[in-house]
Amino acid sequence: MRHMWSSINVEKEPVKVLVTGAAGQIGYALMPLIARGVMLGPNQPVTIHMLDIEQAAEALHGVKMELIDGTFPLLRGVVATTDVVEACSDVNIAIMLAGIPRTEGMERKDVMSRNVSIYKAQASALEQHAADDCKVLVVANPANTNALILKEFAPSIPEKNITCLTRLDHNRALGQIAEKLKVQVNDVKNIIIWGNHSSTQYPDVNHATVTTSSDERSSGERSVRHLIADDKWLNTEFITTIQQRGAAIIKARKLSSALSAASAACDHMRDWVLGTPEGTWVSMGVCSDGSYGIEPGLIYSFPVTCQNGEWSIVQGLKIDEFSRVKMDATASELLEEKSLAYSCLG
Ligand SMILES: NC(=O)C1=CN([C@@H]2O[C@H](COP(=O)(O)OP(=O)(O)OC[C@H]3O[C@@H](n4cnc5c(N)ncnc54)[C@H](O)[C@@H]3O)[C@@H](O)[C@H]2O)C=CC1
Ligand SMILES: O=C([O-])CC(=O)C(=O)O
Repeated sequence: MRHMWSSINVEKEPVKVLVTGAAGQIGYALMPLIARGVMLGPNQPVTIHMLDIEQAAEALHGVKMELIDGTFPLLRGVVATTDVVEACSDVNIAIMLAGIPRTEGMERKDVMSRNVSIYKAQASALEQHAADDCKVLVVANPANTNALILKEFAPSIPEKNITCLTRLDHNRALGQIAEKLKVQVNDVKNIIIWGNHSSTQYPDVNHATVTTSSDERSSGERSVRHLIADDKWLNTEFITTIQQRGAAIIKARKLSSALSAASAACDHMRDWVLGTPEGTWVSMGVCSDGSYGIEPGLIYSFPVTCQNGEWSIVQGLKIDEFSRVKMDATASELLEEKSLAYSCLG
């Protein structure tokens, strides 16, 4: 199998991108971003494979018509199908949105029984029909556990190629810090989301910095905790705001977040494929190798850097007692979700 990422042709071969659940609301926000090169870069042609279920086939066809009408120069083809084999064939990237979203008053794991079986079924289709180096991003909730099930039922897909989305939580945390400090969001970096994409996740600012404008005496990066100078806010309200942001959006919109989720999915894939900027890390749900004492094999959100199409967990960060307790609590929830998932699968 050819390796798409090392291509140096001026006219690159199109990358095949699968989007499952493509007729849904995240799909509708995501597709134009992919077609415009926001996900894979402004010089990378793409072919989009859209998968949905029979009941959504007509809506899916409507999205295909809109993509054609969008006259996107990088878009070299659109497949709209309800056939999982056709959808998965030779894809280099798989963005998994398929599933039902939660509604007001539910936790994300409450959609487990409906969604986890999709990930078991689609694991084998991906394993058998996707390109060998296919990179998979699971977005549908419960995202970490769906990714875990996909990994366990597709044992020939390398573990390092299966990830889940916690970049939305990461971006939310950057946004809250930027608002609090009244700085550009671009100037804030190295926040960490540890653990589950759920209300037990731990948004950690202990290593986060803000790039301050230089003056005669100071320039460079300053600690977020130091600049905010309000540990009480950082250790309580900030954390719960990020943990509950998805629920707050459902309450306000009566629908779960879509434009920010689509944007975060692009950020996740772009950084994975094209690399993270020097000195910057991002949060990704990846298979634990035991780093920071997290049970190996769990899909857990860690700080990562990416280079040459591979992510690596940032090592050696100092973890204080407050963080340790929160990191372990979200790991425990993931272990519970894993056994719940297996009981749902029978
Ligand atoms: N990880 C994250 O940060 C976020 C995750 N989500 C989750 O993403 C998922 C998608 O959200 P929305 O687009 O708002 O939902 P939606 O309901 O608008 O779209 C989901 C689509 O999946 C399709 N679908 C269902 N079963 C399928 C199957 N077996 N094969 C193919 N397609 C199938 C449905 O027909 C529908 O078109 C939800 O589970 C939601 O909770 C949402 C926001 C953020
Ligand atoms: O909260 C939800 O159910 C949707 C989601 O995952 C998010 O917005 O983070």
